[in-house]
Amino acid sequence: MSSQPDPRIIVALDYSAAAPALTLVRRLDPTRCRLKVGKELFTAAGPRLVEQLVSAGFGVFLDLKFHDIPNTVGAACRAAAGLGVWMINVHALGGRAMLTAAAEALAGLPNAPHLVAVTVLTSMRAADLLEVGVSDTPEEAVERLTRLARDCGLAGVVCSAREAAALRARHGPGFLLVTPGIRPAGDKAHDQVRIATPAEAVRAGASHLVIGRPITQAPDPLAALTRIESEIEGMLP
Ligand SMILES: O=C(O)c1cc(=O)[nH]c(=O)n1[C@@H]1O[C@H](COP(=O)(O)O)[C@@H](O)[C@H]1O
Repeated sequence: MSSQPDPRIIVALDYSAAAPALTLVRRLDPTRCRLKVGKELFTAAGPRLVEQLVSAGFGVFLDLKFHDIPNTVGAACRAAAGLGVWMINVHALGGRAMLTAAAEALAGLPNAPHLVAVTVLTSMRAADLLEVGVSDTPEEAVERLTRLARDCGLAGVVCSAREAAALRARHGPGFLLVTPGIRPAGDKAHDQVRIATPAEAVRAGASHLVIGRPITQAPDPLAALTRIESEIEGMLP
């Protein structure tokens, strides 16, 4: 296991069809990055594309953010595991019974994917939480949901890099902290709110960096990936 490369960068393939996603993937190397397939590409291209990426040797994060009744989420997690992916996610706000059902659905499966819980979306600020009835700050909500997810046996959480340092200190080295909302200095934030640079995220203890538009919408995606790699080179254990 330890001799396997563990790329920390996860490229979010947020494309509307398989063809443009595969055009980028053909230029990527599984030892360099993992790939994330989310709701848009999965809905457009389906499970066969996911299997194709897995067969090409990539670690695939299937980001479908399940959030439903426990029985439905458990079954969906099992179906996702059947695609051979490296990581899947559910919403921590689904609560204890749902998180436990997700973890139990994967327990004992050979090569089960890592199961992580989305805490507070990186596109949300305190005012957005308040509007949906959460009076905690994003930091407090992330911490509380992380404790719940960990208690239910999940391998880690999706959070912003801004919460990562506190979570790393509290939850120790093996816990997965997957951080989207990554923006190299000077890049557009788009719809992301709680953002950080690649170096800030690694310094804060993120285990994996999810990066989409700064790579996929760059004039030269490979050059953008290389710049990000150089920014964090030497910072990783
Ligand atoms: O679960 C995720 O991956 C996720 C959680 C979150 O809180 N924020 C977030 O941006 N994401 C995903 O991470 C990716 C970020 O993309 P960019 O903003 O283009 O870098 C998107 O595919 C989002 O769906």
